[in-house]
Amino acid sequence: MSQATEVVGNPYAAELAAAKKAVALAARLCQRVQRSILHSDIQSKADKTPVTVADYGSQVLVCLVLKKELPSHSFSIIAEEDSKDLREDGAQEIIEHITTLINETIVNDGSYNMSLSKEDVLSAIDGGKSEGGPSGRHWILDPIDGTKGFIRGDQYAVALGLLDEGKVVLGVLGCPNLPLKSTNKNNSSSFGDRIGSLFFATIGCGAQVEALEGSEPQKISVCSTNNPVDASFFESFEASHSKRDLTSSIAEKLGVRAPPVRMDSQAKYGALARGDGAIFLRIPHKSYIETVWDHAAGSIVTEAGGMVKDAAGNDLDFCKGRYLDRDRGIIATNKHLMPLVLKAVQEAMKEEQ
Ligand SMILES: Nc1ncnc2c1ncn2[C@@H]1O[C@H](COP(=O)(O)OS(=O)(=O)O)[C@@H](OP(=O)(O)O)[C@H]1O
Ligand SMILES: [Mg+2]
Ligand SMILES: [Mg+2]
Ligand SMILES: [Mg+2]
Repeated sequence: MSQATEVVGNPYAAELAAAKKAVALAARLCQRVQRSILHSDIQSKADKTPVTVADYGSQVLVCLVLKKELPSHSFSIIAEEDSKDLREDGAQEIIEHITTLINETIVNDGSYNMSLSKEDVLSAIDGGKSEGGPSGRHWILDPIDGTKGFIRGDQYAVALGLLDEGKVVLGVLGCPNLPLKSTNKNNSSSFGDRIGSLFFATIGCGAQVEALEGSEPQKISVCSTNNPVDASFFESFEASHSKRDLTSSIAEKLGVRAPPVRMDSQAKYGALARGDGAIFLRIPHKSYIETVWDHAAGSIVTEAGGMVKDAAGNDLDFCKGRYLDRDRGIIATNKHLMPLVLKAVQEAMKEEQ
C-alpha cells in the first residue's frame, strides 16, 4: 500500500467491513484452540513447518465470511493452507474436530444460520489455492501467522490483505494476544489494559487500531524518530527465521542501543505501525523464499506513514503469484530512517559475503 492522496469516503468500505468481520471471527476460533491446545491438534506439513486445527479452521471462516459478505464481488483467494494432508488416510478424526470447531464458532457468533459438512470444510480450505497475479482482485490470507508462537502460547496474527490490480489496497491484522495499548509512551490512548488488537488500513485512508472484540478505532502512526540511537527494532522470535548475526551487526552500524524486540508473526508490523518500535528487520537464510501472505497485511505500515522495502530498496511486489519476487531481506521503518537502515543492511550483507 503506498500512501495515496486522502480520498473522501473509502472506496473499499464494504471490503474492509467484510475483512474485519472475517478476521475477528477467525480469531475467536483461534483463541479457543490456543486456550486448550492438545498435541493431537498439531500436525507437521511436508516442509516440516507446523499447522494446527486452528490454521485450517481460521482459513475456512475467513473464506466463508468474505463470500457471504461480498456476494456480488469477483475475487480469488490466495491462502497458506491446503487440504492435501487432511485428505490422507487416518485424518478423519482431525477433519471432524476442525468441522466441529468451525460450526460451533458460527453458531456462537449467530450471524449465519448454516452448518458445514466435512467435505464443505475440505473444499473451503482449497478455495485458497489461487495463484494471484497482476490483474483482478485477490484476497491474501495467512489464517495463523506465527503458528510456532501460537503453539507456544505467544503472539500470532490472522492476516488478511486485498490485492487489486497488482496493488495491496487493504490490510487487516488480528492479533489476539497483543495489548491494545502501545508501548510507546508518546502515543496517547484510552485503551487501558485490554488484550487483543485489530489493526486495519485501506489505501489513502490511514491506519487504525481497535479492540479485537470491538471498540472506537484510533488512528495510528509509525514512530517519528530520525535518530537510530533512539530506535528499537523488531525481529522474529524464531532464530531460524532471520539471521540474528546480521541483524545485530546492522543494529550496531546504526548505533541502535536497545536490545531487539523478538516477537512472532505480523504482530510486528502492527506494533511498528503504532510506533512501539521504529525498525523491523527480517533477513531469512539464503534458501528461504518469502510468501505473499506473510507480508501483505503488513502493508498497513505504509498507511501509518512508514515504508516497507526489500534489501535492495525496492517495494515488495505482491503480483508474482504465491511467492514474493524480491531481494533477500525485508525492512520496514519510517521515511527518515529508511535510507540509513538500507545502507547499513547493504553494508552488513556485503561484509558477510
Ligand atoms: N526458515 C524460515 N525462514 C524464514 N521464515 C520462515 C521459515 N520457515 C517458516 N517461515 C515463515 O515465518 C513465518 C512466521 O513469521 P515470523 O518469523 O515473523 O514469526 S516467528 O518468530 O517465526 O514466529 C511463518 O508463517 P506461518 O507459517 O504462517 O507461521 C512462515 O511462513
Ligand atoms: Mg505456516
Ligand atoms: Mg505466516
Ligand atoms: Mg500461517
